[in-house]
Amino acid sequence: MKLTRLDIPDLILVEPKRHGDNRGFFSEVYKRPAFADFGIDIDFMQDNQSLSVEPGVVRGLHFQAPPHAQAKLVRVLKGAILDVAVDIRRGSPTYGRHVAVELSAENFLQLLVPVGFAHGFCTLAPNTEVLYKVSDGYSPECEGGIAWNDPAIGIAWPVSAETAVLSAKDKLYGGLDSFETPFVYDGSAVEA
Ligand SMILES: Cc1cn([C@H]2C[C@H](O)[C@@H](COP(=O)(O)OP(=O)(O)O[C@H]3O[C@H](C)C(=O)[C@H](O)[C@H]3O)O2)c(=O)[nH]c1=O
Repeated sequence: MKLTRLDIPDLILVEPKRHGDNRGFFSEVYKRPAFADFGIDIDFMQDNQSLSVEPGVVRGLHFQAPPHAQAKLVRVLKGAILDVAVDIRRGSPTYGRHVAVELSAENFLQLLVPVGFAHGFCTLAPNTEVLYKVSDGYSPECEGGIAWNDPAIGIAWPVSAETAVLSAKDKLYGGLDSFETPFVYDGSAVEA
C-alpha cells in the first residue's frame, strides 16, 4: 500500500497493491498499520456507500463539526469521481485551498480526508458507487456545508450550475465567507 502526501500535506493519496492472477486480483484495500507507519492513527468506525446514477452528480462540500467531526477514507467501487477536499482549519497556511483528484474503480486510488476539511465529489461516469470509511457517526445536528461552486475556493468542476445534479440541501449552502469554521489548525501535518 503506497501513501503519498499531496500539495496540502494532511491530504494523502492511497494506492493499495493489486495481486493479479489468472482469476483477476486480490488487494488489501485498508490496512491500519500502513497508516500508523505514516504517522496516522484514525479509528474508522463506519463505512458509507453511495450510488449516483448520472454523471455530473455533485455531493458536497460537506463536513461534520465537533464533537462529531469525521475523517474520511474515500474510494470508488464502480465508475469515477473528481474528489475534492478543502482546508477549512482556521489559521492553516492553506485555509480555503483545495486538492482535487480523480478516484476511479480503474485507478484504484483512495483519498484520506482528515478532520478539518470539507469534502465533496462530482461523478464522472454513470452508476458511480463511492465507498468511504468515517471516523465518527452520522450527526445531522453537526452537519455543515459550503457551496460546491464557491468562487473563493475555485474548484474546476467538470459541470456548471446548469448541468450539475445536486440535492436540494446542497443548492442552499453559502460560500466560505458565510460561516465561522469550527476547526482550528494545530500544525500537525509533516511537510511533504
Ligand atoms: C451522510 C449520511 C447520510 N445519511 C442519510 C441522510 C439522508 O436521508 C440520506 C442522504 O444524505 P445526504 O444527502 O447528506 O448524502 P450525501 O450528499 O451523499 O452526503 C455525503 O456527501 C459527502 C460527499 C460527504 O463527504 C459526506 O460523507 C456526506 O455528507 O442518507 C445517513 O443515514 N448517514 C450518513 O452518514
